[in-house]
Amino acid sequence: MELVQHLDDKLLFAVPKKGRLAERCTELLVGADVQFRRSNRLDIAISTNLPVALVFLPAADIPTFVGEGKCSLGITGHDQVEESNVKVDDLLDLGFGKCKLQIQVPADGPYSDPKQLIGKTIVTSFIHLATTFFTELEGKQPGDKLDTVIKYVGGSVEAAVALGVADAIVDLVESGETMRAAGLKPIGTVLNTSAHLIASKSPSHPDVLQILKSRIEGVIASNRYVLCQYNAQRKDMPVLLKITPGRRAATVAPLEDDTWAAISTMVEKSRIAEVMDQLASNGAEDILVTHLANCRV
Ligand SMILES: Nc1ncnc2c1ncn2[C@@H]1O[C@H](COP(=O)(O)OP(=O)(O)OP(=O)(O)O)[C@@H](O)[C@H]1O
Ligand SMILES: O=P(O)(O)OC[C@H]1O[C@H](OP(=O)(O)OP(=O)(O)O)[C@H](O)[C@@H]1O
Repeated sequence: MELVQHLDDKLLFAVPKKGRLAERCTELLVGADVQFRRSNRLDIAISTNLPVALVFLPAADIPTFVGEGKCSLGITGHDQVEESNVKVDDLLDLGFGKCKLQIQVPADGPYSDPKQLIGKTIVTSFIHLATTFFTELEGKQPGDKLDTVIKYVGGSVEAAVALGVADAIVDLVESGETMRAAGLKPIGTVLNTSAHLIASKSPSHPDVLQILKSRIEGVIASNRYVLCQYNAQRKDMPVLLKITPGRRAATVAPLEDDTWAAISTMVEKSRIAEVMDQLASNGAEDILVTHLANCRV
């Protein structure tokens, strides 16, 4: 097939084809200037500016494709990587798709501790992680027969308790809305997860992989930091530079009035309001904050 022949000289990069991570992945690829056009119904898109082919796959299958070396790079949930139990290089935590894999029981039921579920029936899409969790809880060795029954369902896991199929479920929780709507509450956390960039242990194009990794790292860092600039009297600088030390060091430039200086520094976006308050109350003036489109740090 012509398409497959064209893939030999390209790095295959697996990204979620739908679901919670798909849109953020597309934004990340755009930010990293991986240009591509995805034809309707086709799950492979050839990049028009890099030797890369994007392969759109279910998030749950991506660790297997990367682990077996069929794709050199992939983006999926850390939960999927752990569930697949494959050997891949974990390159970057991408900081989105954050949620928890939790043990959930009826909110008005008798259970308040995961230990009370030993010997009961658990329904989940995460068979491996749930089995590992209950193996430890039962004080058994990997591979031992468990007293707890762990059953697989592929989706709508929350319904299992209401349908009388399960005493508890192990499923993902972000806002908790789905859990509460199903009349459930959490009594334990199996795993904290977010989207990760993963790589095959034997990637086909290591040079292209490095380019993509550092571009994606740049996009992630530019989402995490802002550039904060302000003017200050030199006498106030010792205190102000403690508030904004920068990632390596702040840039300090002289002004015409040599009792003043212009300071420029990177600050974590999540802290910027608090940092601005502190700067203003310690003598900084003309404080400007600029969002970063991209960076290499
Ligand atoms: N509520 C959530 N909040 C944040 N991240 C989530 C949430 N649910 C799932 N994820 C992350 O997204 C990954 C893919 O889950 P998702 O349910 O979107 O996949 P899917 O089953 O392929 O899609 P769909 O649900 O459309 O069939 C999960 O493994 C997890 O890492
Ligand atoms: O805590 P919340 O913010 O409510 O999110 C949790 C829900 O999100 C995921 O499902 P999703 O909606 O992606 O659909 P799914 O049932 O197909 O997995 C997950 O499986 C939960 O059901």
